[in-house]
Amino acid sequence: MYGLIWLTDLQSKISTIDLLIMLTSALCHDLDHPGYNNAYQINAQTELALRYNDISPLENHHCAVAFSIMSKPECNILKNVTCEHYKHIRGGVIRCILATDMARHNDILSQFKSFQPVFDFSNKEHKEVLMKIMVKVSDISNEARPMAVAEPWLDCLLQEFFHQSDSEKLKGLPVAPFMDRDKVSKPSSQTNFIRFVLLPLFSELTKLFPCLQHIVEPVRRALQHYSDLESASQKGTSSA
Ligand SMILES: Nc1nc2c(ncn2[C@@H]2O[C@H](COP(=O)(O)O)[C@@H](O)[C@H]2O)c(=O)[nH]1
Ligand SMILES: [Zn+2]
Repeated sequence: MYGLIWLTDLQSKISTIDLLIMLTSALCHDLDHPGYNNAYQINAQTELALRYNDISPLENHHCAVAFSIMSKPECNILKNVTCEHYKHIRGGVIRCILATDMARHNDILSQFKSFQPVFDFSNKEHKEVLMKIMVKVSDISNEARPMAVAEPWLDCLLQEFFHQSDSEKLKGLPVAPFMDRDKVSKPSSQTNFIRFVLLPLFSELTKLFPCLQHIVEPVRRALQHYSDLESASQKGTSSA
């Protein structure tokens, strides 16, 4: 997020307090993540799903944990702000963290798209959606990093997916195909994610900020790399 703010020169376009909201949201957006997604929380009727009535249980939890940490005197980075600013920051952080629920991805991206090509930084609605988009980009752009940095994190993510789906199978809960070790591989997972989620998101963001084009390059290279691996494994299977 810090890098995105500098690359896009956002500090000249939106207020310092909105930058604080975005940085705090990016930092706190996955606090105390249990490693099982919202579908699992809801299907397994976990304590979090019960507490948040099945509405983005994880993101509500991450946000509640963030404000609970900030309520401790030794962690309260907001202790010197006015009541009015506190309300603004709290509202913004809640909006940005709740926006990281991937179930809302298409809605948020469509809203952002609808503001182009006349995006207006002084329009509150436009600015708030951009802030959500920036936090979302920070959340899911592991593949924008060099392969040597991105791949170990991807391995952790797949481990998390498979751990969840194994546990769902044991408990007789619904299993999402994209998490099922019998249905996905690392290359297929990444080609789908990059093609259908990451590139469409970057494509909209770079319309507003053409200066970000270069950070899409590693994403395209990763897509090529995983597509090649996927084709090679398909050829291997068909010739066997
Ligand atoms: N297959 C991939 N899925 C990814 C990748 N990066 C992110 N994601 C998906 O997004 C969510 C983000 O939510 P979070 O609460 O876990 O941060 C994550 O769970 C994945 O479903 C990726 O590189 N490949
Ligand atoms: Zn999350």
